[in-house]
Amino acid sequence: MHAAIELTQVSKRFPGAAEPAVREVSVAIAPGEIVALLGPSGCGKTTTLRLIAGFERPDTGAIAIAGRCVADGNGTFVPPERRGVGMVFQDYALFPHLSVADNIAFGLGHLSSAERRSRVDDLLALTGLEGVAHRYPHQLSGGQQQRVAIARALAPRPHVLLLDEPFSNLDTELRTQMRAEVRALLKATETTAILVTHDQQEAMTVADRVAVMLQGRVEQIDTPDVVYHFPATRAVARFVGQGTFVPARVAGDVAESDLGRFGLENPAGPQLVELLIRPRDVSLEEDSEGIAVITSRTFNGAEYTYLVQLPCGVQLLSNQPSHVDLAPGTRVRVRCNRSRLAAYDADARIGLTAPRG
Ligand SMILES: Nc1ncnc2c1ncn2[C@@H]1O[C@H](COP(=O)(O)OP(=O)(O)OP(=O)(O)O)[C@@H](O)[C@H]1O
Repeated sequence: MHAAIELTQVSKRFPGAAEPAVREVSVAIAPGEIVALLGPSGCGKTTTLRLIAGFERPDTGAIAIAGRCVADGNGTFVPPERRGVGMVFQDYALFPHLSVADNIAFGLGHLSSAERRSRVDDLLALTGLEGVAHRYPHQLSGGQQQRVAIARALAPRPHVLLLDEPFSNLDTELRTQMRAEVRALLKATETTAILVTHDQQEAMTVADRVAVMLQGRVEQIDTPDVVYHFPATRAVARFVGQGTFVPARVAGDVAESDLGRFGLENPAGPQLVELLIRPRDVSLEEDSEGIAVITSRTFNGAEYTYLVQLPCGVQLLSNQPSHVDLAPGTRVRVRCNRSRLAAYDADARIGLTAPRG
């Protein structure tokens, strides 16, 4: 089966810019899959989305949608309206003078009026908007406006749906609810979708796979849990989530650190590696013989965030449930979830084998 969307070595540099906005991006997205493009401001997420939509042309590389080449560096270019792509923008871009039903019907001019009415009814039902079909956008809540934008984009049955920061105009509570709702809707309609966001939690809760973009490149594309626990590079590890890098000295095929001894898959590697550990994967236990000392404690409402001084000089970040109440100055034993440790040489992740005592 064809990928629903396939980018092959796509690059784009804007005229006059010193650096390309998008560099050699290759990604294949399966039919029905939701992928988030996650990265800091300016990393090239929106440009990638605009290249897929047909608002920008790639300098080199190729883009295929549903198996058809829509753009390449040799002059092939299918305009946006003929790509079978639906867009949902940050501000929803609803037509203020059209009712909800007419907004949804907007892209259905090619259908008979009976077919159009039936399709609009289906989408009103799917998005739970039946009760507000005759209202105008200014008479809707933020969540309802977003549903109209999605219903309108889905109405012509696009091959793919592109969503650019679609939750950023909603308040925190509604945003959490709409993320779950939009994911359920995309899954129920088996829609292939790409979501652009700079918000890690959003990427991880909505998408099947997360593509982390940094400086125009896709540094890693994988499931949310792999991206979180096993970032492919240090740069991804720094961008995604909180965590601590703990140095480990390599002796033969073993790396020794304040978190314990670990076997190395490739013992011919560097002399010094670093272990990445996430705050939830550390547990602390009061122990007068422990090697670490609590330096600070902050209560965030659900749990404590501790900073713990290790002998190697590193301050380890640790999140603990609120019943683990340790005062600064307490000597502790540190245990980590060894199956969730990632190790890095100068930049890339290296393999660990079984723990060594
Ligand atoms: N039309 C344009 N002309 C020139 N440079 C542009 C244009 N659009 C984007 N850029 C530049 O390309 C780079 C990538 O921008 P892009 O908008 O794709 O990033 P982004 O990751 O979506 O960021 P944000 O989250 O801030 O929207 C930036 O350096 C930006 O300034």
